[in-house]
Amino acid sequence: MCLCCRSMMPKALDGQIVMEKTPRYFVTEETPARIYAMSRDIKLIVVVRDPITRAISDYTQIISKTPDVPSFEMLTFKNGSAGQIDALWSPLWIGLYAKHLERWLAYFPPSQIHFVHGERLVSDPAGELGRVQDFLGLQRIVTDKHFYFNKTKGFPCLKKPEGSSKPHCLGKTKGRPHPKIDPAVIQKLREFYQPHNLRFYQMAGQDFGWQ
Ligand SMILES: Nc1ncnc2c1ncn2[C@@H]1O[C@H](COP(=O)(O)OS(=O)(=O)O)[C@@H](OP(=O)(O)O)[C@H]1O
Repeated sequence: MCLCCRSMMPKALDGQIVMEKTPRYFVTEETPARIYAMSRDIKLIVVVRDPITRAISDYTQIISKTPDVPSFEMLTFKNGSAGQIDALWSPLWIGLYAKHLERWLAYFPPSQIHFVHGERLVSDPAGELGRVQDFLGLQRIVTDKHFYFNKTKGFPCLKKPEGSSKPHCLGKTKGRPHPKIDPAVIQKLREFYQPHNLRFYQMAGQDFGWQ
């Protein structure tokens, strides 16, 4: 979706809200200015999860397309060994949420940005969606009764999506098993992200609990 082209958005009736979603928006340098030029009172929703799980999730996606890439452990470090963390490796760089949020806060007040807690979205989808509906000024229509926990998938699914009588889970590429990562590397990443996470909690006014 081209942000410069508001005309590409679907038309809305009174009382309807148009939404658009692209994961790269949050981390793309020029996006805040472009969105601001399109609408300065837009409401922004960002789903965030522990940056380490997020990076492993990203890596899972990479290996599903290019199985020959080096290991997560190799790519985490600049020279491929346990030295300096390669913060410019995209899966790690995207998780520097405070850095990205800083650019958004130069354009939008915190009241216009809502963070969805990625881990809670899985453990309590109705609670998280309740907060999203409040943020959007909507009645709380989506509640607990819309979800069930699908044991096979290991994730919540919709009991009855709109216009269908059958339950619906997200597709096969959402909620894939992650490769096992060396705990020592995870620990290095914990230390690496800790100050960034704390800064992010301060900026977002919310402790996400990724210790
Ligand atoms: N209900 C439900 N079902 C399946 N998956 C769920 C759900 N809620 C959250 N998640 C988590 O969403 C992760 C995939 O989202 P993406 O990051 O790929 O989304 S996006 O398309 O890039 O916006 C996906 O990451 P992976 O586990 O790495 O596949 C899930 O952990």
